Amino acid sequence: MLKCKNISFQYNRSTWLFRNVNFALERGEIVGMFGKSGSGKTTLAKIMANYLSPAEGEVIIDGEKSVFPKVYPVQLIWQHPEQAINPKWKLSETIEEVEELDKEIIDILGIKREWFNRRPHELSGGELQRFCIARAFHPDTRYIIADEITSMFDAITQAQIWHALIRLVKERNIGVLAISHHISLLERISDRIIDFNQLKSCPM
Ligand SMILES: Nc1ncnc2c1ncn2[C@@H]1O[C@H](COP(=O)(O)OP(=O)(O)OP(=O)(O)O)[C@@H](O)[C@H]1O
Repeated sequence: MLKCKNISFQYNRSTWLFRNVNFALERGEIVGMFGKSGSGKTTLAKIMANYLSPAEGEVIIDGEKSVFPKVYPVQLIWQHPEQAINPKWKLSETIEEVEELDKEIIDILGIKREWFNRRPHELSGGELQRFCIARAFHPDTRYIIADEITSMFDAITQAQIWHALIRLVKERNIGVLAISHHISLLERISDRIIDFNQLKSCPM
């Protein structure tokens, strides 16, 4: 279980963005999260994936608080794939970062072999996002946070990407936190849905 225990955060010392957030995500479940713009969902996602440290509280991953020496078990997939990938590298180099990326992931995500020889600006947003999703599936990944990952795509691409992702996470027993403003999308993909604003004022 991925557990946020009494997490509080502030970007400046005078104001709390949120206080005492308690939240738990089981392996194998998909939890949808929505909430007011600017309320701190992305910030919480960054704390859960170890990009930011909380001012108070802790993130406990399957009972462990320790530093993970290799790949962090919580992987964050960002809203804008072009910002998450080195623009100078060919996709083959980007994907080399992931050891043992198997053929199954490439095939399920519909990644074409010829895309590997291109640089990020030579792919569409949807094609690039497939690489970012593939990259999140390291063998050590236990949880994935998907922060508005398909918001800029047409309905068909959005459905294709989520269909592939759900199949992979269920097969690999990975827990997913899907953050989105599109409640209808969350209803289609999630096992349960939570309102971030209620989380902020509702200790577990
Ligand atoms: N590095 C930063 N320094 C200062 N303030 C920041 C920083 N990053 C984000 N913020 C502010 O913190 C607040 C929460 O931002 P965050 O991106 O976590 O919200 P969100 O709920 O994900 O919003 P949205 O739904 O619009 O994506 C916003 O008011 C934002 O301007």
